[in-house]
Amino acid sequence: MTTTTAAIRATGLSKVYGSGAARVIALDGIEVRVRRGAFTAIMGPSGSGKSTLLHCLAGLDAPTGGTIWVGDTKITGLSDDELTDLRRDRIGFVFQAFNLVPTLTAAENITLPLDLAGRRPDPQLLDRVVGALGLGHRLDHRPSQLSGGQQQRVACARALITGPDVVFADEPTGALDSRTSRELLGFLRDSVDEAGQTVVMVTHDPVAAVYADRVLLLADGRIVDEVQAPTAETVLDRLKSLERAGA
Ligand SMILES: Nc1ncnc2c1ncn2[C@@H]1O[C@H](COP(=O)(O)OP(=O)(O)OP(=O)(O)O)[C@@H](O)[C@H]1O
Repeated sequence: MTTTTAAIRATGLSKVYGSGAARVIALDGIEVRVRRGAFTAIMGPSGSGKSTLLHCLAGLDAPTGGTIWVGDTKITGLSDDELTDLRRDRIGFVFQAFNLVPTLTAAENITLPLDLAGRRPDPQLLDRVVGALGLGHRLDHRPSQLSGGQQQRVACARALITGPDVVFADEPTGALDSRTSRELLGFLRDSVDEAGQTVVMVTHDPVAAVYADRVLLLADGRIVDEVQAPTAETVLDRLKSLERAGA
């Protein structure tokens, strides 16, 4: 794969739920390119299609129309088994709910994706991720013995441990207090700056979006605006004008 290939590319992307009176056009002709080694945030009013877009780009949900590439791989049209392999081998996920396995220790949760794939952890990557997240002294704890922030750090470590092409995060700080949120976002930012990780994050929070290089703004299933090198003020202004336009 060449470095000029986008990490993610989608064209003519649409997603329609339901039919008849219940028909909802969640995505309506999305064109998007996500640069490798960049941190991209997706924002927009409630119901604008943020989660649907994230789930389609990550191969978790099938679009109704359009084409998506992850690197050089066209993922639209892959079989369910091929998509499962792609998600396991090349994608990392962080959700608002931490989705840890309660019976496993933090260490076992972190290496779970590798265990499932029959792969061994890269010791250097494991050390770097665990060290950077400050989890070293918590590795033997089960999720119930960890704070919310610690649980989300374990989820984040689990997403990064496979060295994925892209980490997708859906409201990763939604359940965290502001200090813990800043730590987690700072860690995602460092993974971009220091390890060239590609991160795509849905968030409602303009302060979280500031950690991104670029913010895509969605309204009614379309990308209607974008902000480069965002500040909380510019993002808040654009969001407010979108909400006024939709009101
Ligand atoms: N499984 C589904 N069945 C029917 N409609 C759905 C489904 N999932 C999402 N929708 C609809 O698609 C549209 C986009 O939803 P989506 O969850 O992507 O928006 P969002 O921008 O992430 O919203 P929020 O910020 O409130 O989480 C909404 O109108 C929603 O009601």
